[in-house]
Amino acid sequence: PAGPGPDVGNLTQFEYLALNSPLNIADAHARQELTAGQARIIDDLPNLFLKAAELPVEEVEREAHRAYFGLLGQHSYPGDDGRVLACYSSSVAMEILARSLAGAMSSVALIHPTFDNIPDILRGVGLDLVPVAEERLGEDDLDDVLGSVGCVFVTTPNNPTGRVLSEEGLSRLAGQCAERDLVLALDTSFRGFDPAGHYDHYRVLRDSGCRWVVIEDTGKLWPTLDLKVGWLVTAADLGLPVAKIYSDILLGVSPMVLALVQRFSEDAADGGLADLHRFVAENRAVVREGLAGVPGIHFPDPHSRASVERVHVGARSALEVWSSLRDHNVYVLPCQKFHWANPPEGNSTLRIALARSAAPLGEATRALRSVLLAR
Ligand SMILES: N=C(N)NC[C@@H](O)CC(=O)C(=O)O
Repeated sequence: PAGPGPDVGNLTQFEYLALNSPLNIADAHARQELTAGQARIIDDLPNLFLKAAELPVEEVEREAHRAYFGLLGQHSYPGDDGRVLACYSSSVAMEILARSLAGAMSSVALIHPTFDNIPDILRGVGLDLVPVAEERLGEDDLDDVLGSVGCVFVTTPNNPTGRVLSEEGLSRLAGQCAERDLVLALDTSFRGFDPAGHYDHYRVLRDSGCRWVVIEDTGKLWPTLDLKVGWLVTAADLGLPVAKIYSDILLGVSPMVLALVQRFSEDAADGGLADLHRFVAENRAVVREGLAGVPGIHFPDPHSRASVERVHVGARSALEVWSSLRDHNVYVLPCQKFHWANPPEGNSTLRIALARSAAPLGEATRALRSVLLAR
């Protein structure tokens, strides 16, 4: 095909096209094989189901978020007073947050670039968006931006760049939001992959005095066939109808899924997370070494620890590379639509998923190398 048809309107639609290929390195969902420890949990699912069925839901829920937030260093999260709402996915949490914001403000400052379902969900409830380059957040005074919005929304670690908002950066940004009574919202879906994101964000947010919301996502870490939880966590004084809108959308998620998240979190705390970090680092090396020496390409995010890797393809068109790869039944993600305020910025980059088993990732990387050398 000359290129993707008009029906590819967003990144997720590119990911739909990849879903049935064994060489799908497009979406950031975890599709690698289970580790031995994880396989033992899956073997134990019948008991997990029975335990989840007999315990009070609030107990299953508390055990799950204690294990997950504890694993990732978030010891000051508000686990004891009902401010941790479990959703079917982080995007459901995002939609609930967006509806809550739309009733209280008309515009949001949003990190740029980032995954396009975030601006799409925010625009979908009628909010106007002001892009803020990721490197400015936590660094600049942002006076040119903060005066015209009611909320600042940050994906950290960011997608697709892997950039992490540091503890000092978060503290500075939260202080700026507190001064102006702005809501600070964080999407921390990639947090699990980067120890730089394991400082206690909730202590920093609490101490800043700002109004805050955090969306946590268990979905990208482990190959659980998208059995996952998106947690929507809010400040005590947020002043938005998040709980009410949550109740419009759902009563709660399956205790079975919560019990699974608890067990995978415990396995991760018992060495599994360190193994996962090594696994992703090895896969990142496979991609970088596999493309070494190809003229004109480079890797824009040398410090990223996220389970994705951006490749800049030089003067080539990422969309044309995507189309050539599709002829090999290999699917990557062209980056234009991450640049939601200026898509041409992403014309020459594509994103590769690293949460894949070695064989398909190696085969897809070799196909990418041959396509790049032919252009
Ligand atoms: N609700 C949506 N659109 N889900 C897709 C999202 O999970 C994929 C993603 O975040 C990534 O590939 O980086």
